[in-house]
Amino acid sequence: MTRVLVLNCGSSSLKYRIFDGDRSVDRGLVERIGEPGGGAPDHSSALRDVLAHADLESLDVVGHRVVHGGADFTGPTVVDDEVVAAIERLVPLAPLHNPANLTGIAVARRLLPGVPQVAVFDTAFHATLPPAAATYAVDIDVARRLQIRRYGFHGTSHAYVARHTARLLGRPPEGLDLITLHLGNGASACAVSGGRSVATSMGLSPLAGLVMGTRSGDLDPAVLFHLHRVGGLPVDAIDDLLNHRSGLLGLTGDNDMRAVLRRRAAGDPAAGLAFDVYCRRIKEYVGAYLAVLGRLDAVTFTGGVGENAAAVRAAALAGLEGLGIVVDPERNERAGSVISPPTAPVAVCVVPTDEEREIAEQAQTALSGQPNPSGS
Ligand SMILES: Nc1ncnc2c1ncn2[C@@H]1O[C@H](COP(=O)(O)OP(=O)(O)O)[C@@H](O)[C@H]1O
Ligand SMILES: CC(=O)OP(=O)(O)O
Ligand SMILES: [Mg+2]
Repeated sequence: MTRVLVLNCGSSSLKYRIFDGDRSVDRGLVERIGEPGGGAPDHSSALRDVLAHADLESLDVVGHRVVHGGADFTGPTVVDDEVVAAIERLVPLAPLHNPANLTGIAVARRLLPGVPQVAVFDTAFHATLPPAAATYAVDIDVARRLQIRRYGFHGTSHAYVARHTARLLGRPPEGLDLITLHLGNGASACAVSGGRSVATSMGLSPLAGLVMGTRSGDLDPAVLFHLHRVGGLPVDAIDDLLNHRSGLLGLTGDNDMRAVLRRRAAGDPAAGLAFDVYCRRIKEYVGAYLAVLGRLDAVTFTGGVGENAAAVRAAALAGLEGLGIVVDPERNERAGSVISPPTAPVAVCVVPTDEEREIAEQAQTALSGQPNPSGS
């Protein structure tokens, strides 16, 4: 049986899981890394702490979530020095995420020298985006030189929930057109046709698209010039504002959807507006992706918000009955796996994501065919 350690080093958190075959046998989480009163001062020490408590005997492979794989990494990849160097070269494209992922790889390689390491990229699932979806309408030479294009993220999650939605519908993925909505701290939408990503809301970086916990999502790019020229903000301050102090946090002071929902229920106007902005953005993407797909079998919600916030699911899809998209209020509150009425043309689903399980599976896939140094 294969024993897999999965490390998901987020920008401010660290999650690990250990799988024995397809059984999840251990897990841990360190949150608010680097924040005052947080779980650890930095990713290295968080990782050393969790790994000191985990049972790391007889591991066959370590799977790492790597957020940005650029254009070159289109599938899970066994890590060697060259792969590490390539991930390092991609840091400018994902300054909040790739450095943490690299720390995870470096610490794991040091602590577990005999165990093969596999990088599983958030971007890989979106390698199938057609050029018309991946290309920004900017000077083509500048874009080529600076690798400016839409990459898309959360691919591991979109792939996982798309496959599980197909299972739920009892149909092969090949014939299905789906919209998957990953609503966590980061949030993104994806149009999946025949199991392949054909449109997604994040872009060059995980800042674009939906409203998130602390990220703005889509903006008129001229807002950045305005912040600089009129607001006097240097570029790093703008980066920090849009990535860390915008989204739900910027609109309400709370980045946690649970707090926003509580305050909205208590009549707080800022929370009410933030909720409306958040849900409307989702609806705009659902409409756009329905148009891109031309037909639709299911809309699937996942992530902490998507799996738990019935009010968000209801509001994001409200008024779309004419498009065949209906949320049954009772099923939505019960949060079963299908929350549309049985007769509705489009199934609306709730599928808990499991990025770590997907990473474990992909890490094993990448290893098969590779020499196995542990000999097991
Ligand atoms: N019961 C709930 N109701 C509404 N939102 C929730 C609930 N549980 C978690 N969330 C929200 O989910 C978000 C975190 O999502 P999650 O997928 O766990 O994050 P991450 O992207 O870090 O993996 C937070 O905004 C949190 O408020
Ligand atoms: C890519 C991304 O946004 O990841 P997360 O949601 O973990 O921040
Ligand atoms: Mg997430």
